[in-house]
Amino acid sequence: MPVPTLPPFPDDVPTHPLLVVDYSLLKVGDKNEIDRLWEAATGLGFWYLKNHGTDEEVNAMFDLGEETMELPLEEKMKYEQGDGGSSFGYKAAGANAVDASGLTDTIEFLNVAKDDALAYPKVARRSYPPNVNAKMPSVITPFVRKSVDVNMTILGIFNEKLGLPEGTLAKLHSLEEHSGSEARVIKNPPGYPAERMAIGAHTDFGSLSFLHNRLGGLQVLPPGVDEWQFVKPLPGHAVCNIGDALAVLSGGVLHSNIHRVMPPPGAQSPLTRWSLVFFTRPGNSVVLQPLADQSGIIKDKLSEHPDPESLNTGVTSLEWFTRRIKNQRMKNRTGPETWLASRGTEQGRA
Ligand SMILES: O=C(O)CCC(=O)C(=O)O
Ligand SMILES: [Fe+2]
Repeated sequence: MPVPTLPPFPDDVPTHPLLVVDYSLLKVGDKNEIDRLWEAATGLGFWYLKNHGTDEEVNAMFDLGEETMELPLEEKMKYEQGDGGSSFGYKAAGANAVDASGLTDTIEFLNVAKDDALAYPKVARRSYPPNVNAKMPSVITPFVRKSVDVNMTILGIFNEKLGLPEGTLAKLHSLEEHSGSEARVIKNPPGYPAERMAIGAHTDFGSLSFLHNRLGGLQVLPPGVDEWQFVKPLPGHAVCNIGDALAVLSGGVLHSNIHRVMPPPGAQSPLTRWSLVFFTRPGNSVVLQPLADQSGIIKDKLSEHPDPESLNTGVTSLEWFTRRIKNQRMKNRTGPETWLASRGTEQGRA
């Protein structure tokens, strides 16, 4: 489907520039490009990725997202993620809190487990609406495979830069083990005030996020900065970022930065905002703690950490996600303490 021309992203709002990393150069081992990726990943933890080769798969996923969100709410609710802390399935608008006061989110989304996408036609984790199942082999699985390739390539580079034994991060993100890895398509309808959060401030739960959006709305709060800044969408560029799991495993060498989603700014505000993410997360059994005994770089970083014990989470990847997801749910909310119980590595900044 041809992409219609969108109203421009405004030039009078605070924005944060990201480094642009060329995936085609990473693939051939270009040293400068690898260094640029490393600079971004150990700095803000966000970067643009160009030449990732997934445009077709991304467009097909957006079409499937539209088709799915047009289903009656009653039908979508049959596939709801539930209140137990599982991520897979549908989430209705307003089901999550966006802050400690219990203000609700404005987005609906569908999460498809990478385990289901790769096992299809077998059901690995749960079932999805019939139109989603029908497009699993032609749309979802190809998107998941390409996204996995991109993220595993990046993890391989981090493995080397962190001085870890070969294949360490690949093993912790093995496709063989069930994990929280998933594809998410998100719809944020227009009509809310510009200051109403669509998604509350958070760090991503997993290791790497591969994000595609067309309209503005994503904002970051960089370290040492007090003002939220937009990440301007660039055509053909994905936005990649580090999540908590990788920040913890790397002893803080890699940075998981807080971000949130607001309504699209300026002339883009009357439009529905769609975004699409593939989240790579460690295998369910992986214990989230720094890999200090396998890397001098991680060990050295930990020795500078003001509170290294805080990175020994004492929980598995599955337990980390379950806690974070469950405590965002409005149905589980008892008060501000529930929001606090949903927090990751934000360190009180959100
Ligand atoms: O929609 C976006 O641009 C970002 C979404 C996001 O941060 C998330 O789903 O974790
Ligand atoms: Fe996020």
